[in-house]
Amino acid sequence: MAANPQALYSRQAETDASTSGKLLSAKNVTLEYRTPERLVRATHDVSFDVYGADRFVLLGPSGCGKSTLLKAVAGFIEPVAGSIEIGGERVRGPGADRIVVFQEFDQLPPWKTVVQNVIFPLRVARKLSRAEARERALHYLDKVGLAKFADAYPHTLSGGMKQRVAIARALAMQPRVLLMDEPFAALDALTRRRMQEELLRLWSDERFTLLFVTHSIEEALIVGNRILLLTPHPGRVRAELNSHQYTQESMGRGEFQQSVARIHRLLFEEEIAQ
Ligand SMILES: Nc1ncnc2c1ncn2[C@@H]1O[C@H](COP(=O)(O)OP(=O)(O)OP(=O)(O)O)[C@@H](O)[C@H]1O
Repeated sequence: MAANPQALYSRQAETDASTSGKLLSAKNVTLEYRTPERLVRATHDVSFDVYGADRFVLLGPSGCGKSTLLKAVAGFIEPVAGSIEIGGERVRGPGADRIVVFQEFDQLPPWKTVVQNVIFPLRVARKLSRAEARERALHYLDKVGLAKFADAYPHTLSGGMKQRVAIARALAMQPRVLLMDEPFAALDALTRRRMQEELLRLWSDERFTLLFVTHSIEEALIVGNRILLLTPHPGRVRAELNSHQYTQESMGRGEFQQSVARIHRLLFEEEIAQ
């Protein structure tokens, strides 16, 4: 049975001055894949609410359906039961109001320069004129520290730099929700930490709403202000908790380590004991 979130931490997010009204709502969402051989249930009866400017993390072991949930929010997969709503409107397919940053470094077309990569979706969405799109692209490239690399091609960039371009490209679209699927998982440990810091700095500047998938407990505690814990396959809600109090500096501290241990127990040990 899912632990009572209230019992873990007070539900600070609703009263946190940095968050606003409910933006995204998943209601009793069940997601399945139908392959020629079998039916795979990825998540079962999952519900959660994301508020404006939340950094909401989906955390759970490999195969618990985190990426599938993110894909459903992005509109690539339709729930077999339940519904997902953005601003009270049911999600019925992909839209420019939800942009995904993936883990893979090859998400940037290699034949376009960095700035062209950021401009391209803005032009496709017919959001801005050519000049406005360029101006906005350069603004967000500056935000991620890549202004000097605007005319470089992706193959000349490091993995971390490519992820920064992907983040700039997503933010330039000014989506209602930024979706990130293990965006730093393929980076080395030091770069990963730096990227987590940079993401939090960007969030302080821009206050976007983030839905972030990870299977790293530490990353969830640092990046998120709220965390939804999912059980192993198929993913059900195990607990929901607040983590707004943690930053990179918290990592070595006792309270942080206790939270890591508690989440680990919730994810694995208590599940086995049932
Ligand atoms: N295209 C697919 N066809 C069939 N089954 C799939 C497909 N994609 C995912 N699955 C299955 O759905 C379940 C959930 O997968 P999903 O990738 O969402 O998990 P996850 O929690 O994101 O895992 P990871 O952290 O390893 O990426 C798994 O059992 C997986 O094997």
